[in-house]
Order: sequence, then C-alpha cells, then structure tokens
Amino acid sequence: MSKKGILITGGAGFIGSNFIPYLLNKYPDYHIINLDKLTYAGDLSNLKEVEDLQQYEFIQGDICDEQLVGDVFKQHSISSVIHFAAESHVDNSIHSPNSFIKTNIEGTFVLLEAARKYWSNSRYPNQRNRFHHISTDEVYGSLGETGLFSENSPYAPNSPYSASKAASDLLVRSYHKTYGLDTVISNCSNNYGPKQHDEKLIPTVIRKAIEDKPIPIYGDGSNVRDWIYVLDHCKALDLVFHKGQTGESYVIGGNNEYANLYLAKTICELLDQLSPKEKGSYTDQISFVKDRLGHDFRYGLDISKMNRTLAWNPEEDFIGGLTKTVKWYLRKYEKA
Ligand SMILES: Cc1cn([C@H]2C[C@H](O)[C@@H](COP(=O)(O)OP(=O)(O)O[C@H]3O[C@H](C)C(=O)[C@H](O)[C@H]3O)O2)c(=O)[nH]c1=O
Repeated sequence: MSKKGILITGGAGFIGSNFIPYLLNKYPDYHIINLDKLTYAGDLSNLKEVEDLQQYEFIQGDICDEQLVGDVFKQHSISSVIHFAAESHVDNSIHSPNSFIKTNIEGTFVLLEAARKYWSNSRYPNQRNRFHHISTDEVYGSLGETGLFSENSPYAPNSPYSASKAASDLLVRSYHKTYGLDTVISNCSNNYGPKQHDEKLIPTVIRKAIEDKPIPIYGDGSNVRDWIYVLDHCKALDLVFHKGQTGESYVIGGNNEYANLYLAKTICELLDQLSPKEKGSYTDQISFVKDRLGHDFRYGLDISKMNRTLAWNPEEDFIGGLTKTVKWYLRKYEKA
C-alpha cells in the first residue's frame, strides 16, 4: 500500500492504541495520522512509544466535524482510512444513547463522505484508497447455548450501541455498492489485553479485586463472551486491511468462549497467585448485581473465512494472555 497518509480514527482508544505501534513497527515507512477526540475513553499515554516518531502525528478532533475531516484528508493526502473511533461501552449506550448515534453513525458518514469526495478528485488516480471499518460481532445479536455467527448471519442488534454499529456497517456497505468505494469491514469479538479502559469487565474485575471491593457480576454470570487477545486482533486487522477483498466483511474471534462468572473466578485465581491477599481468596469478593437491560446472552464466532482466505488464526493462549493482562493492570493500579 502507498506511503501516503493513513488516517486512523480513534487511535487513542484501547484497540487503536495497540494497533498503531503494531503497524508502525511492522511498516516503518507508513505515515499515520491519528485523529481522536480524546473523550473519557481515549488516553494518549498509551501511545508514548510512538509519540516522537516522525511517521506519527496526532490530531485532536471529532470525526463528526466535517470541516476538520475534509482538511485532514487534504492536508495529509490521506490514502486510506482505518476507522476505530466509536463510543463502545454498551452500558453507557443504555443510559445515554445520543453520543452513540452521533459518533458511530454520523461520524462514520462524515468520514465516508470525505473519502468519497477526496478520493474521487485525487491527484493519484491509480492509487488504491481503502476504507477499513472496525466493527463488532454484536451487530449479529445474541446466540443461545449453541450455534456461531459468521459473515452470513443476519444483522439483529439489540442495544443502542450495537444498533449504531450495525447502522455504520450498512452505511459503509452502501458506499461500496453505490460509489464503488474500496471498503472492508471487520466484526470482532470481545478484546482483552493492556490499555483497555477501566469500565470494561476484565479491568473492572482486577481493579475491584485489589481495591478490596465487591466484584460486580451482572445477573447470574452465565452470559458468554468470546475473548480475543488484542494483538491477535491487530494481526487480523493488518491482514484484512492489506489483503481483504473489497466490499467484504470479516468476522474475527478468539475461540475463547467463557461465561462471565468463570472468567471472573479465573482472574481472581490468577490474582491469588500474583498478588495474594493476607487472608482468603479474591473470589470471595464476587458479587451478583442487577442484570444489564437487554443483556445479550452469548456471542460465538465461526472464523473460518479469516482462516481460509487470509490464513489467520488467533495465536495467544488464553491463560497466557490473561496473565500478561493481569500483570499489566497490577502495574497500572499499583502506580495509581
Ligand atoms: C462492566 C461489566 C460487564 N459485565 C458483563 C457484561 C457482559 O456480558 C460482559 C462483558 O462486558 P463488557 O462491558 O466488558 O463488554 P461487552 O458489553 O461484551 O462489549 C464489548 O465487546 C464488544 C464485542 C464490543 O463491541 C463492545 O464495544 C465492547 O465494550 O461482562 C459484568 O458482569 N460486570 C461488569 O462490571
């Protein structure tokens, strides 16, 4: 792909801030423009390892700001977009859906429009201009005890968050079908690893455990998520961005389905080894709380398309990845 500017939106978020160092390390001649609004969920300290690199530039701004986005395309000769920016926390979307509709739907629309206009007038007509939209498996709704989602599953989002992501996926699809924009979409399962915001399940369990507070498990803890180590996701994104078929979507998962209660207990047992309490086990702090409204029961993914077409498979062993993650948060919280 070209050496011109790659616009990464939301690069200060969890997955983006793992992806940017990964990409710059693998492709040192790429020029990355990170456009991020720095909401509560963005953290520039997660990008310290790249902040002084010449190939990296940070711009604070909102993807809904049409003028700004247009200027970024022009001033940085943007050749491709990798679009992470989104409001991502399901619980927040239940209490305050507005920002989800705005950022996830309108923001994606603003970016698509900028890409369509800028690339159709490009001074480099032979250059490949790709729009990679980062999305979620939650667009497919919820599974029962059996079955798996694949790229062919019907969209059936249940929360305002997943509905906003589904809407943005469909907008991206329409820009491919209508305007011939070179798009790819990836729909990934729950990520875990360093740099995730404290609000999510795994950091919450670790933080509450070491603060000696109740560890909140929604409902009876039987809801199942498929966990993928964030660097496995980054490797998959690299492949989809560079080698994915235009107009296609790719389901990415970790092959690690666990019930929330089992996961919380596993983290507590790791903490018992890594940072033992004076008395008892961290599992004693697990506490069942009111369930999330409309709580999706289970996500599980058939990742055979990624395997067949891009020779990708998740590599991280779950306990190994979880141990690294717990150690990272112990360092973070002990410093705080
Ligand atoms: C914060 C929290 C969560 N939970 C439960 C709720 C879920 O069943 C599970 C994971 O919750 P979390 O909010 O960490 O993640 P999801 O709601 O599955 O969604 C996440 O993974 C997808 C793919 C995205 O696309 C979302 O952007 C991302 O936030 O743990 C609890 O039981 N207690 C808690 O304190």
